[in-house]
Amino acid sequence: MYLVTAAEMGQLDRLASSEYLIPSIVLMENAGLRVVESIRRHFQERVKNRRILIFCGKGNNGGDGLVVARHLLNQGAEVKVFLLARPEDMRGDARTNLEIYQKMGGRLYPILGENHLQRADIALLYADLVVDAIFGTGFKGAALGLPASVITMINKANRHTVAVDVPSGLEADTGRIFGPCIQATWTVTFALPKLGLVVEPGASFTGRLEVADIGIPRKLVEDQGLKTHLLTADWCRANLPGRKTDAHKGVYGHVLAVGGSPGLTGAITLTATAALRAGAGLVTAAVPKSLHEILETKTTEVMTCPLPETAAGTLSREALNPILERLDQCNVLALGPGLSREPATVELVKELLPHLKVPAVVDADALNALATDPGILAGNHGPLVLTPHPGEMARLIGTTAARVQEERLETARRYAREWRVALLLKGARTIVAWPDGQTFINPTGNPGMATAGSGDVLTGIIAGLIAQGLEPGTAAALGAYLHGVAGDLGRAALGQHALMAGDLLNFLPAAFRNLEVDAGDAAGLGRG
Ligand SMILES: NC(=O)C1=CN([C@@H]2O[C@H](COP(=O)(O)OP(=O)(O)OC[C@H]3O[C@@H](n4cnc5c(N)ncnc54)[C@H](O)[C@@H]3O)[C@@H](O)[C@H]2O)[C@@H](O)CC1
Ligand SMILES: [K+]
Repeated sequence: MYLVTAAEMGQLDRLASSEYLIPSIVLMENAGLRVVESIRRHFQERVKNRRILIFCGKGNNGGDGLVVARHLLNQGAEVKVFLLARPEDMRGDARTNLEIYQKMGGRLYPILGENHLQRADIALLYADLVVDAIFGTGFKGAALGLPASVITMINKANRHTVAVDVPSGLEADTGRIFGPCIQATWTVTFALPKLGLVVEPGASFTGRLEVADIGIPRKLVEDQGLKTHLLTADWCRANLPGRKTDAHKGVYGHVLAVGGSPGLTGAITLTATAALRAGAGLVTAAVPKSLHEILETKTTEVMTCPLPETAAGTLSREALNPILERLDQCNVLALGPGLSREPATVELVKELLPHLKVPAVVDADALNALATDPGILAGNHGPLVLTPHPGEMARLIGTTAARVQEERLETARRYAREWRVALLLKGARTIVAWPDGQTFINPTGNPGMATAGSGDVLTGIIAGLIAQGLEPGTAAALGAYLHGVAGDLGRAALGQHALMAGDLLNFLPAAFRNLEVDAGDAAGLGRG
């Protein structure tokens, strides 16, 4: 599903009117009606006599609020509109909708000074629902003064609150919040979700997100060349690698997982096992030779391979040729989990990356090795997925993790384009950017997954998906989604405190199961 900025949405609204001749007041009417329908669902269709307070700003978001007010009034709700503007300052469609509401005898209370707040504050005590139509996509910066007081007062009242299009106080483009912001129970956003609603911190203020069709022509949307997407179950289902009835393990690829060092054998074990769970036909874990025996006892289905090591027991430069030879029988490399930052091992990574003929997932200490000489990617290289967390991303581009977090989308997008890689930036709402500029935001996952080894599992899932023939960028996006679903199922069963990376492996089957079209059923088995 496409995600849009405020400017992109504004453009769609304008073109719907200018090119497709849909009057803007019709779009506003549709928007208001969709919110009314959502409110009716909230009250199990019984809105009569419900006390509903509608806070309207002076822009078009306020206009939507006035459409909501009119219809709810017609349906017998006890409606009060609090207007954060003088009626004569309203313009265009919002002004028209204000006048209609006034002609219908609707109750209207302008809030023009702090002395007008008390009436609203008392009404809030008895409200069944608050409708937030103060600011929409036209909002920038921080709410100050009277709007700030109103937003704070509404949040303090702690009533069920539906935000119209965007919670007021939130920047639709970035999800950033610089002042008070409505804490919505749910948000009804119009046409397409705005970026700021799905990335943090905005997502936490948005509550449950409903996307409402207001009649923007689908062709108009398709013609815009939008490049940012929200990952959905439908997209993931469509991209899940297929499995044939007559398949054998050779069909589903062979992952070589390279990593491990003393004290870090768990990382590579998690990666290798996750690759199998993700459906790879064969997985070989290649580790420093003194760890080989330990790995043999830790794993069952995973094959193992001992490699030359340094005095510190990490992979040495002599491992280069054995790795390349092994890769002749494999179709993807997972590189980095538990690798260590031993200088000779760093050199190994730097020599290996330009020599690869198969796709690779580059993670953890392999990313740190890359950060010592980012120019390695300047020449020709095979398809790569890089999976940094914000700290690793910062090292790759020579900045701080805080700066990366401030501009997550742009950072990921720029790096992917510049170095021609699929870049997966971890963190709440993982971002996957493709070299062609297409960018995906993952809505699954939870803070319980911030635990040792969680990233190693993700690397394995992505490698396992590439092994089955997916494009690296597609595998990264699908992998992020599945990893998050496994985490969400794990949290539901175990709670987010106790969740460990090993648990993710156990919930991956259910995560995949959610996406699978039942093969038996599709073949018509068991049907009369
Ligand atoms: N054709 C359209 O354009 C449609 C627009 N719709 C609604 O219109 C909204 C966008 O309307 P507008 O562009 O009029 O803008 P908004 O209604 O979002 O409000 C912006 C108003 O707040 C002011 N403002 C911005 N930042 C502020 C700040 N930090 N502190 C105080 N005031 C600030 C602006 O000057 C402007 O007056 C959408 O979110 C949606 O709800 C819908 O009715 C659908 C159709
Ligand atoms: K709003």
